[in-house]
Amino acid sequence: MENLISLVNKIQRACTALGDHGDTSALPTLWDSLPAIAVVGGQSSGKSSVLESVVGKDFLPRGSGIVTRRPLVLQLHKIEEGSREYAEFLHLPRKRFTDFAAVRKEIADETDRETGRTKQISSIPIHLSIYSPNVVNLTLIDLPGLTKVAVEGQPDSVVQEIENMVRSYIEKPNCLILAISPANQDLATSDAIKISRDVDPTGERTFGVLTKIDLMDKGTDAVDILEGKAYRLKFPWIGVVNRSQADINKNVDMIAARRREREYFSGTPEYKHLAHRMGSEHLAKMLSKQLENVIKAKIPGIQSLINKTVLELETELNRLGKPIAADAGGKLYSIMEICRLFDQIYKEHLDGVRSGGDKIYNVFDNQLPAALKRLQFDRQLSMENIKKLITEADGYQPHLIAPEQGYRRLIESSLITIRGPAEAAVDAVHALLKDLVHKAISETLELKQYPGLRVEVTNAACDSLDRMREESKKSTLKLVDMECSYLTVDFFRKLPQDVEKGGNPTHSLFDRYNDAYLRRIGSTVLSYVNMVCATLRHSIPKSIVHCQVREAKRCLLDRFFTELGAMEQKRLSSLLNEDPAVMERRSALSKRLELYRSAQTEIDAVAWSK
Ligand SMILES: Nc1nc2c(ncn2[C@@H]2O[C@H](COP(=O)(O)OP(=O)(O)OP(=O)(O)O)[C@@H](O)[C@H]2O)c(=O)[nH]1
Repeated sequence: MENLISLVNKIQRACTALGDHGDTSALPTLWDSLPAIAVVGGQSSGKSSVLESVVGKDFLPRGSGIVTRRPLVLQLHKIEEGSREYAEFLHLPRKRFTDFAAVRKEIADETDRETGRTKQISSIPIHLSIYSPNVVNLTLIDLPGLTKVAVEGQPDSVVQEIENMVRSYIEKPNCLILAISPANQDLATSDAIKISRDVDPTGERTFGVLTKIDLMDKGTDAVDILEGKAYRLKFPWIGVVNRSQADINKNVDMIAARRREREYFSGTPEYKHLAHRMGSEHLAKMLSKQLENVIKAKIPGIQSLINKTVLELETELNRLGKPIAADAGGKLYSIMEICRLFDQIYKEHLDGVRSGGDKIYNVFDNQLPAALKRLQFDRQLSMENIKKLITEADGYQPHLIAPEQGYRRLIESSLITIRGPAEAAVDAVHALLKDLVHKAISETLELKQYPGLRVEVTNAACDSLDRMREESKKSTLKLVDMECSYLTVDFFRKLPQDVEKGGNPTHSLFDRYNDAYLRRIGSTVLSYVNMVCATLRHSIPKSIVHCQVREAKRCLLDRFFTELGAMEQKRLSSLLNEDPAVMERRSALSKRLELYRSAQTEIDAVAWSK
């Protein structure tokens, strides 16, 4: 089970390396869910002394005022008896410290590096690992001492800032609280007990440590507290006797101090019966055991949190899209690939896989026939107009048998009006094709990532559609013009019979412009024009589909691809310019995902070997 603590240690180190120390970075945090032990207490309550006793080493900075200004995550690793003890900082990965005075100096220097020498505080932890045969596997977080007044050079707000920082650590349900109170002060005023009660009212995760028992006034003792008769906590209080200031000045070593502590409890009549559960060695063992228990209990929760977060991170990363290749070839490939995706979506709209293509059929089936119907041929073929056109066409020589030229003019002048609906159909389909471009652009998720490319692809597709519209207009109007150029002979060959039925074409010249004659001409022209309309109703859509819809499907971005091939690397890069915020978020998310994935593997391995 020892590997449980090292597992959490490992993940904690990875968290800090990747900037996850549970602050508000808008990214999911693993740090907060990892069980740890935080040391809290008022200034000079003996926190540093307790930590050093637990470690069995002298390594923490000393001085007046607020010495601990950044959290110190202290990971203790037990190594084989006889091995040389050493320390390592996470921020100095390849440096082994065997001189603990140098460790003390590095803690002070690293604190200053982050906070400046202004005595400010920072919540970014320093990670220190100590490898020693004299420790138990344990992770402790040393926090700045709670204080009531700021020292010189510090703003008054520092008092509150320290409290907030301490609180932010100990309020997490996975944090065990090591509450340090000096025995020579009234426990009712203990800062450690006060703040622990706030965040852990039932005392489920609070461990009370009583320091300075040796400094209590003569005639007083801490037996009631240590026996759990006064200030009772869920876990029994542990008394410790650390080195006094005089011991520190005399450089009394920690191992000797531990021995003296043992002797103190076993040799003092009041505490003799409690000696087996007093002292810093007992404290270290008890904490290690408690930490293991908590980790064991929390592992399933951590596992499910990790699995859930991995999924969330993956989803968001997918949404943000892939990062861009650095070289020109890679960039070109990425652009082509994105364009291909867009093109595919666009085709799906036209082919009915996605919605919108059906509106084109609506133009052919409803809009065009309705527009053709609305053409006012009867106005074109009013008696007056017929008479006028026929007379004009006859010129100085009135027609002898049938008004051939007159017919032609009447038919032409009617057919020419079909150009309007034909052109309108071309424009209507063009507008729909353009709408579908915008739709497909917004549905191509990959384009969201690159606003520059999005604009270029939209413009290129719309330019192509504009060109296709011009071609389509030419061809479609040509169809109408063709109908004007050559009239269907068969239709007119039938006419004499019709005429025979209705009257004699060899009217006297005098009768040629009478109403019945003109009406008959009008109705012949109308039925011819209607016949042509029916033909064009079918051929106009064919021309439009051929010139616009089919072409849009076939080569919407062809010209853009040719231009891409000739583009310089700089311009290609600018097309792939991403929103910097997106780039930053992607890189932060990938790092966090990496952390979660490795934590997932590590935890799974330990959980399986349980
Ligand atoms: N005699 C005796 N002195 C102690 C004991 N514990 C701490 N001291 C002394 O009390 C003083 C303060 O102890 P520290 O361990 O520095 O206390 P701290 O809470 O870390 O203080 P800050 O970091 O300044 O908040 C030092 O001079 C210690 O030698 C103890 O159990 N007995």
